[in-house]
Amino acid sequence: MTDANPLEPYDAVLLASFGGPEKPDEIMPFLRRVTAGRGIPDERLAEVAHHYEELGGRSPINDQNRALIAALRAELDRRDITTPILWGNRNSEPFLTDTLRDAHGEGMRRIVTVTTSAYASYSSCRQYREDLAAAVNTLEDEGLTGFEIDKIRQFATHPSFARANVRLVTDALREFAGVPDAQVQVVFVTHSIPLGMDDTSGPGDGDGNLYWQQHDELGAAILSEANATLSRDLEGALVYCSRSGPPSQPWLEPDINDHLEHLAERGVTHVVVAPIGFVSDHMEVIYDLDTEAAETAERLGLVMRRVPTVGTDDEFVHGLVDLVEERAAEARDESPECPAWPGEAMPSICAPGCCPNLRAAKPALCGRD
Ligand SMILES: CC1=C(CCC(=O)O)c2cc3nc(cc4[nH]c(cc5[nH]c(cc1n2)c(C)c5CCC(=O)O)c(CCC(=O)O)c4C)C(CCC(=O)O)=C3C
Ligand SMILES: [Fe+2]
Repeated sequence: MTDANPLEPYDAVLLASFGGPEKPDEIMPFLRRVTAGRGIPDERLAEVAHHYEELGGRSPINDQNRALIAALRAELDRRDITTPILWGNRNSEPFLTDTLRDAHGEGMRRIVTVTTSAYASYSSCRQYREDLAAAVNTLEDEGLTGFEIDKIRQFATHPSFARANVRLVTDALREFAGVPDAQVQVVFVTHSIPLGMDDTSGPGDGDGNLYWQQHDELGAAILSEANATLSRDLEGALVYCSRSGPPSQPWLEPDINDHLEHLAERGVTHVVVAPIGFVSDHMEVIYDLDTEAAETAERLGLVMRRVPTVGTDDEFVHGLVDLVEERAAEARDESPECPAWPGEAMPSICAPGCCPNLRAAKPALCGRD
């Protein structure tokens, strides 16, 4: 007899993502959903709406997720795994609730979730868990009960994500082979978050700042591997993009544009910008980096190369499927190896109070609270 379901006990894999508008008239409803109750000033909303308008009202993120699903499907097929892949977003169609309603109709109950978000923090982890809980609650109210939803561990410290980023950054640096070390800088970029959110990121019993720490460790690991491969002695720094929120609220700094100014003053002429905080070239990347930061670099006379995000890179996709298999083994009470580099493996079941919601306590799945 062949093993009918190597992902036992799961009936389906769910790709859960942020979502984005696909037409101009979806922009404002999307932005209102994202910022509901988050205290984002109207001027900032108008500005972000304008970024989407400039790019035709269509965010690339949904198409990127369609491509990721196709790549995950191909890798599952290669491993003779026939388990279906579902897709649901937090902030745009297809919404998580609708996807799970359909799944229930198909008889699916046990689901393993892959989010398109790698790191610890409320925005990148617990908020997904809360939205899954809200979807399941809505469906319970409709009489659709019996879901058991799990999630793979956050993959910022999974070797495949790290290795894929090492390779992409190393390849970009080859283009600056003839430029003296002191004139080249690697700029690792991620989404800024409020300092309070970073301070409380990670397991409740830890020191916090795990969002910052995971990025900092990955950037350092990438730099040392790239330097070793290329026999160079290049420097780099972790900086931020996409700051939002009221000016009175402190967020992680420096902003990439300020950092580029500082580098130009120091005599740097070539920068490699590596958006390690993101998994696809969505709006934060194509607007905040390829449009805004690229303009800043040009004004300063800096030559800038933007490194691709992992996207549908084979090594990254294989790693996600490894993580799904790892989670299934855990669910079967086996003790799979949980490889981690750099740093430690995150638990696939979050600790109570991990990456707390600082505004309101809400139910969240995939954790012990
Ligand atoms: C950590 C993090 C990630 C990475 C993890 C993950 O991927 O989840 C991320 C991803 C994304 N963020 C996105 C879009 C937006 N984020 C906003 C606002 C905010 N993001 C925050 C954090 C993060 N965001 C925070 C703390 C806020 C302030 C409001 C709040 O406290 O929640 C706003 C409101 C307007 C603004 O102020 O910018 C928009 C439109 C898109 C879609 C892009 C596309 O359409 O291609 C993606 C992938
Ligand atoms: Fe965001």
